[in-house]
Amino acid sequence: MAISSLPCVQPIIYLGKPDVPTCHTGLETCYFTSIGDLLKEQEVEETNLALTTLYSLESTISKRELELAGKHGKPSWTKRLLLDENLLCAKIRAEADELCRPLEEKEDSSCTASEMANVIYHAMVLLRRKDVKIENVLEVLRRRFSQSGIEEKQSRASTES
Ligand SMILES: N=c1c2ncn([C@@H]3O[C@H](COP(=O)(O)OP(=O)(O)OP(=O)(O)O)[C@@H](O)[C@H]3O)c2ncn1[C@@H]1O[C@H](COP(=O)(O)O)[C@@H](O)[C@H]1O
Repeated sequence: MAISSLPCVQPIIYLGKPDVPTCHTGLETCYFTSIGDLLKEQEVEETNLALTTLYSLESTISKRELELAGKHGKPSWTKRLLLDENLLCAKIRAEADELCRPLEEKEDSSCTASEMANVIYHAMVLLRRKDVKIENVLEVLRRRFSQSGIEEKQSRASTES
């Protein structure tokens, strides 16, 4: 059974165990942390890592755009994409297709993470070209948390007719 699906008894991990009862709570010690708290901390760390990754990539892409103004810079794929919107759109479509292919052709998923990384990176270059921040995208996703896609589509259909 996964730890998160255990009933409400919270396991305790002792950070240090005293020789005698010491605590005002009546417990042996209150110097502990619950597994629940540890799992929450891990989730927060993973969220922070995901956001840092996206913001860091966004910052690199912006830096490459600034470098375009300079005459001699290092060769850069990002700069090529920023300068050529046909190439950029073609790459986004091609990468999305490559992401779908293993599913359609029942291949293994060993490349799926890397294909998704290609889609995200190329789409983020498009965001830069359109002057849209990744935070705007995340905000849209957060707003959608409270509504099912089916409900949203139905509400659009009724306002469109
Ligand atoms: N995340 C990426 C990233 N993902 C993919 N790519 C490049 O995108 C290009 C196209 O990827 P493909 O896998 O489709 O390569 P391909 O050879 O065209 O593949 P096929 O057409 O043969 O399938 C390749 O040159 C990849 O290296 C990326 N290029 C850059 N970044 C990030 O952008 C930063 C700056 O990169 P530069 O602008 O190149 O300095 C890097 O440090 C990375 O953080």
